[in-house]
Amino acid sequence: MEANSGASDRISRIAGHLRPQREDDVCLKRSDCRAKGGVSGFKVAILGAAGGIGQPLAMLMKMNPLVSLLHLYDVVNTPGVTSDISHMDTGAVVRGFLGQQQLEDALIGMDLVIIPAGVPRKPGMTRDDLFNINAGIVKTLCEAIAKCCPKAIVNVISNPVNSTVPIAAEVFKRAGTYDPKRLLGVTMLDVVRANTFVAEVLGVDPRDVDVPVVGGHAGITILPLLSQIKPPCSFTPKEIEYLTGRIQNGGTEVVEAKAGAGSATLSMAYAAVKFADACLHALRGDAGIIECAYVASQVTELPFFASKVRLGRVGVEEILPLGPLNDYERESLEKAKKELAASIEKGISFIRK
Ligand SMILES: NC(=O)C1=CN([C@@H]2O[C@H](COP(=O)(O)OP(=O)(O)OC[C@H]3O[C@@H](n4cnc5c(N)ncnc54)[C@H](O)[C@@H]3O)[C@@H](O)[C@H]2O)C=CC1
Ligand SMILES: O=C([O-])CC(=O)C(=O)O
Repeated sequence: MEANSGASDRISRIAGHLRPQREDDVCLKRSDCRAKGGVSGFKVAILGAAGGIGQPLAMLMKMNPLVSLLHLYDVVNTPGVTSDISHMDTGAVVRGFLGQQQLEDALIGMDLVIIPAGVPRKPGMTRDDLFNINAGIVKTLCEAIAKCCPKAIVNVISNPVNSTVPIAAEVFKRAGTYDPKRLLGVTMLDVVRANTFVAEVLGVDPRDVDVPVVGGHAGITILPLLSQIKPPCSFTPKEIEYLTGRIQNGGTEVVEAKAGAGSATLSMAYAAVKFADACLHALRGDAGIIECAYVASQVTELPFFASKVRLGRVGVEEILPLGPLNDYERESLEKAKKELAASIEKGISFIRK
């Protein structure tokens, strides 16, 4: 009898916590709930979690055994996404945060912050056409990161990545919290596409292919180093032209196929999780984790550049040299650097103006 009334008390207490008083109360009430989950691990926030990338990214991060607490932040729809994802019987506890007034709560204590917030392209647009809207969004989010979790690793997905990463760096510099090791632009989708398209041409499993992609994340700044592919293999000039073009235009291929309904979301969520998982394994202390990312760099004369980096407990531990390039790659690199320099400058002057 006593045991039964105890059980019914517990149930009514949990039901009370879960029942929203008002629509925007749901997330805060849940944080008071007695059940915290039993898994130790990393605390991860996704900013822009209700979007096309954010939702599948949130689902995949909820499945990641290294994550103990998953914070989902957006300016719309987080209660629904949070409720839905929180029913998955995986270890991570999920909490939702809605609107600017809950941004700081979403960020306090986070180890890793992933940013897919912002508008996507429509056919006919370049990534740079997103600058006017997304620059301000990334600025606001990074100001809150500097205040609430200055030691977090930050993965920037919002486009144009070539400019949004320099924007984030400038915001952190202003706040006095900048650590270049902890700020990484996500270019993993370029690597994922390169592996897939190369594997198609070679007739092999894409999981057995590793193509380094360097430079940046827009058009000709995306530079696949096909001469350094693993396992080593050579291509005809025609194959190189086809593969380079397809990798550089992979994003546009999806934008056009979606015909106004946005850009890559599912493959991007996959790529973002692959990259975030590498960051978490490195944070845990696993050795030998090397991925391509767009970071503060001295590999070229540009202040930011994507190349292979070794990840560790503090983020980027080493930036690997570009390695030997062939004539075609050297020429492409010079063209990429010109465009990249302008995009970096545009990001920096957005904050310094
Ligand atoms: N780095 C990469 O390889 C890739 C980057 N992207 C970029 O990712 C971004 C997001 O793309 P999608 O998810 O498809 O767009 P989406 O429009 O479906 O989702 C964006 C989400 O951001 C939210 N948002 C807007 N302002 C916000 C703010 N101030 N704070 C928090 N959240 C905010 C929106 O409410 C929305 O839920 C775009 O800029 C896109 O170009 C997309 C694919 C690949
Ligand atoms: O193309 C876009 O606008 C989205 C993106 O960055 C990609 O798919 O690589």
